[in-house]
Amino acid sequence: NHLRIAIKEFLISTIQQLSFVQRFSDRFINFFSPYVEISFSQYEDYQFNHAFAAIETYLGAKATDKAKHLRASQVKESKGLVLKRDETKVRDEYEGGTVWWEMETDSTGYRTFKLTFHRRSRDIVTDSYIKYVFEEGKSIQAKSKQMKLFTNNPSSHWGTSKKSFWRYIDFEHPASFHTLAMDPKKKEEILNDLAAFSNGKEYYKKIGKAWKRGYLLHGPPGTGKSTMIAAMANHLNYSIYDLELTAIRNNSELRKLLTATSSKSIIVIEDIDCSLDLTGKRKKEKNLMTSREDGEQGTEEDKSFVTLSGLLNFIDGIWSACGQERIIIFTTNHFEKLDPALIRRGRMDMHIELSYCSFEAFKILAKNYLDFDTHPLFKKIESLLKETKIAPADVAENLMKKNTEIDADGSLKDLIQALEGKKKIHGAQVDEPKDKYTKKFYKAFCMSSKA
Ligand SMILES: Nc1ncnc2c1ncn2[C@@H]1O[C@H](COP(=O)(O)OP(=O)(O)OP(=O)(O)O)[C@@H](O)[C@H]1O
Ligand SMILES: [Mg+2]
Repeated sequence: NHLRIAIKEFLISTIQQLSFVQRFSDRFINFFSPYVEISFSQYEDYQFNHAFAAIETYLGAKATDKAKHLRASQVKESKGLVLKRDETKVRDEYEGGTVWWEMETDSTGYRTFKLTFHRRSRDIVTDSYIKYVFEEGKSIQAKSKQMKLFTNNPSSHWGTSKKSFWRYIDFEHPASFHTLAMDPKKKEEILNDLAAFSNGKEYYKKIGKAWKRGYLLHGPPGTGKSTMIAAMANHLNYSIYDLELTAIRNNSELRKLLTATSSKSIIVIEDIDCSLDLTGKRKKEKNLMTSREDGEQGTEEDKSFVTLSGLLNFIDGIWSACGQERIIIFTTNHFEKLDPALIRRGRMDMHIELSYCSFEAFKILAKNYLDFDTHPLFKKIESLLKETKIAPADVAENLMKKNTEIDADGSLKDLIQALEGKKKIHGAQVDEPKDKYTKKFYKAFCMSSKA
């Protein structure tokens, strides 16, 4: 027995020594290895790492003519085929030095780029090569114009199986200012405002203000608020962050989400009146829903929610620290119910009212849907529109073709009938606001059919 124990101990100590030698030699080799390695992972503290995306674009686009393995894809159906190099190891040269990029995928599917280079190139790589790669990647991204639509994950999911703050799909929406039905003068004003903002880098620097702009879109359902946001994103080529306030629990989570947005983006909070009540606290029933989403009982602390002042403080202050070029848009169906603090000028730079369909707006819709500049029935429609409140969405529905053939006369007659019906029943009828969850469902449906 003693012998057996002695042998066992001897074996264990030998194994320990061997592994020590192994570890030591690894360190020894690493210490003397002339190569340096830097990793860039896809997610960093649950935030999408924009550096990763820039590197991916840069490497994907680099010298496809020399690569032997190519991957073909068509990101947008409207665009041509894109060829990318499909190699996990890429060699690159910069100012006489050579570097190697390698992509690794871990068991959960998350990827990391490893950059290896010789010690003597260290200064060149860290001082200028990496910056060069980021900038190249970003400029290629800007040219390829792939916009994204981000939605926040519920905060209770953050960190579980590497879920990040935001998930995204490619944003492809046909809306444009050209097809948006509204008063042409107002449209012009908005376009000028956007142009002044997006070219205003020097100006904002000069006056010492954060480079951001806030718009409050208000009006009844179906008047084009969401459509206008899509049109703005298309016009400026910005990505959209659709912030769902009911999925977050407090101001610090809000801050995390907002600081994780990238520049050149539009941050949207839809139906601000549904997310925050007049005192700035979240509506009770909504709060119960969120705190129980993860099966837990909401604690008292959870009930501190997102407050109006948290939201406004962020817009006012912290913003300046986290970067550049952001637009924030609030939408509401009930302008009159909003807290005056929220809508004070300076907080929201511009209030845009989208209202019921005017004749001017109708003409734009008629042009879009029927390709008509004028028609004998326009006179009658003009007078009916003056007496009836109808949302552009309802007008559009009547003008949409019902068969494969466009039947312009039939569509216009349908519209007249709808207008007369509204007039007869309610005089000037006002649509009931749609329920928020129906809206969200509709949105999710549109997104999934597009994705
Ligand atoms: N001003 C408009 N110009 C062109 N199309 C419009 C306009 N307003 C509404 N539409 C059409 O109606 C549909 C619904 O409009 P949209 O979702 O933009 O309304 P909304 O103002 O955001 O409504 P809600 O308050 O319910 O969110 C759009 O898909 C679009 O086709
Ligand atoms: Mg909307």
